[in-house]
Amino acid sequence: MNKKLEVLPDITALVGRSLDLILSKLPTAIEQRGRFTIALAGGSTPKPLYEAIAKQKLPWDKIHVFWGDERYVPPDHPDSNELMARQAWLNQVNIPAANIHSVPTLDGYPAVSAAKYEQHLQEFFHSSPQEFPSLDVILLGMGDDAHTASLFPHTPALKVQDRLVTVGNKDGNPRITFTYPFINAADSVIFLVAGANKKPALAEVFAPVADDFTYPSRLIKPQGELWWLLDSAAGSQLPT
Ligand SMILES: O=C1O[C@H](COP(=O)(O)O)[C@@H](O)[C@H](O)[C@H]1O
Repeated sequence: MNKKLEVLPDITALVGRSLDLILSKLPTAIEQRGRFTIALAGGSTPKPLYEAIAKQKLPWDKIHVFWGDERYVPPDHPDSNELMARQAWLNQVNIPAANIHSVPTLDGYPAVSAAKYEQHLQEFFHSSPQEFPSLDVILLGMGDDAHTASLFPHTPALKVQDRLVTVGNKDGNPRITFTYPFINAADSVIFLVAGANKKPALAEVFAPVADDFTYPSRLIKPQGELWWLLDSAAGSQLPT
């Protein structure tokens, strides 16, 4: 793992840096594999990044978009991570519908939806059931409880190591989430974290010793690059 921490002055600088990083990874992925695969985060922090990506001139037909986690609500629900990304980015550009890989949320059974998304990912990557394919980039946020994707502290999803996708649990509400071993198979994982309320959790996530099941973001140790991009409100106390 190649871990890098950058503390940017503010959210505008954080968005600019994350945009540059993502754009820098596109040409090689497209040259080598004919496509660029990215999984999106939900929450509030990445929205201005998605708006910035929408303003770029990119080979949209070669870009495939997934979600690292999704709330178990219909895609037009105000809480939907997909709705936010569509409004901020995907509806503004000429990306083929087939390149938008939505998380199923209408099956009535979260475990069924998680299994369907897993199967979709395996078919897309031509991977076998025990294999963890690599996305080019996985974007992650972090909550003030140190959760990432929908891997919440002390929940069963944190123990799942033999699947790509599982069911997360946010205060009793199901969510669909990538598992941490699947996230760790990515070529690049980019955390975007902003706001002073994230400081205590970040201190534990960066501590030499702490409990991974209390601070789930500690489980993210990708085989490729790990980028922590923080604004100064979140990261000013961390050594860079
Ligand atoms: O619940 C969620 O929150 C985290 C962090 O969100 P933020 O609003 O603090 O940026 C996010 O990464 C995750 O995808 C989302 O479902």
